[in-house]
Amino acid sequence: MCSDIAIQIEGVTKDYHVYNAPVDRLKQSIMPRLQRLVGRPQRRYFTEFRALDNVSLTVRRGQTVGVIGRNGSGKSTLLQIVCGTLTPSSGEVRTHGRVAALLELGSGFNPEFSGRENVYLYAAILGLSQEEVDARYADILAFADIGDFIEQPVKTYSSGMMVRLAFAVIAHVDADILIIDEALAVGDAFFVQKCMRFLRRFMQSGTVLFVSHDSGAITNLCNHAVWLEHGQVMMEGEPKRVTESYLEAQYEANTPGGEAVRLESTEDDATPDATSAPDAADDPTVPPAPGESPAPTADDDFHDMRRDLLLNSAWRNDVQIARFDPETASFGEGGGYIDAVTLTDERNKPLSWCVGGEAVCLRVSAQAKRALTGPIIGFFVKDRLGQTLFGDNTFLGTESFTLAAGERCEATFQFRLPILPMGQYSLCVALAEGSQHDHVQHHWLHDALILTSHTSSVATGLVGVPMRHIGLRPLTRNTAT
Ligand SMILES: Nc1ncnc2c1ncn2[C@@H]1O[C@H](COP(=O)(O)OP(=O)(O)OP(=O)(O)O)[C@@H](O)[C@H]1O
Repeated sequence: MCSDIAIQIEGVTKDYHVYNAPVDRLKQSIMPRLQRLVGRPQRRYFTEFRALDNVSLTVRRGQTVGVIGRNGSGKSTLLQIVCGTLTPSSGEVRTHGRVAALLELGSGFNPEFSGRENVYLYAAILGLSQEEVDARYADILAFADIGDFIEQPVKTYSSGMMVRLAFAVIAHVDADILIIDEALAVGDAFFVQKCMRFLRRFMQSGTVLFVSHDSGAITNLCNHAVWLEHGQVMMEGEPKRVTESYLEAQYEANTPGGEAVRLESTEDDATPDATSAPDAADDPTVPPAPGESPAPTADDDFHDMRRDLLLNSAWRNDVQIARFDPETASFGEGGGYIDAVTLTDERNKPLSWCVGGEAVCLRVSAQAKRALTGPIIGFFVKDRLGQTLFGDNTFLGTESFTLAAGERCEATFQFRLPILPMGQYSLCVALAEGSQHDHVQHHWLHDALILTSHTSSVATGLVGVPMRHIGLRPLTRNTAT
């Protein structure tokens, strides 16, 4: 095989045997042999279902290939065949390099063994020696972060723990090829962000075969995409083109007779039950009641023309803000450190909930451990795939600012929060010294705040922006009646 190729799939077909009743499976294992013995024609007690039909695909080294397709289109079957956990009915798969897989939850683990035993077992199967695993065991444990459960049998794990351990292992076995089946969707926001950081680093040199229903993930992460439909490759190529064609086909399939999509609000949508959130102001798990809009601010003439409608509807972009955890993953030279991060309203009241499209203020305070010349404080907001959506820093306009050892400072960023599609977001903050392009990172906090968008009027795009005005007017009128 050409050394440029990591995975070569040639004419792979997979037929599953489908039995109408469990007893047919038993009959199939006994009867044909008996029939052969007595010289009768052999009967089949199953029907065949073709899950993959002559699939060929070449994955080059260093590529991240995303496989997209509807439920049942054959994606998992294809991945399992590439990993060798399923054999194809015909065709061939060749891989070049060490393959680590994150497929179905718990696959690859022995449920009776402890987490520790499974780590050693899995790594041994991939060819790592006991000494190699010993050397990286502490890192695996830290990555999985499941505490004492590591000594418990894996069958007692929650699905989240299982993914944590599985991901921790594949992240530390020096794999050349990673095969991942949407498992990233499981786990809390901190863990997902940790996985995304690892994946993005791995993708710089490694090969990834990745299955997802999420066209955003495919477009964002992959440099090649494959669309499977009824076990066949419908299209492959540039991710944007492939996912657009896939989505177009989905829309067409889901719009019977080209019926228009309903856009107008129903009465139920527009008046959610306000009584369900009695103590919203104090309860961090309950968003503010509808109509309890953020305090008006000086620039409130610039707001979305649909503001009142949105604020009083189920489309209001309710965003929950997790409290700052100073222990969150971080790195830096340590010349200073960030000790508080809060999102407040413009009257400096810390927010545990806010509304996308409204004015907020991010406050980041830091302390210098040594004299800092030109300290810069910055932030950015990432989506669940680790993609940066927006951010800013204090560099421009504060170049002459200095801090003596022991002094504290606070950076404030007043802005209108974009409207966030539903999902989780991570806000990173950093304290650096130097210029925007040439600086030392003193303290970088990966997930200083986690924002969870529970409801949103925006479903497409990375973020929505408040629309000051949206108009629709006739340019011509047909006067003939
Ligand atoms: N063990 C099996 N026996 C019979 N049919 C199977 C078996 N495993 C999968 N199939 C069928 O093969 C087809 C492809 O399944 P597969 O799990 O590969 O699809 P998929 O694209 O990964 O779906 P999803 O997105 O829902 O995970 C489906 O119709 C499924 O019902």
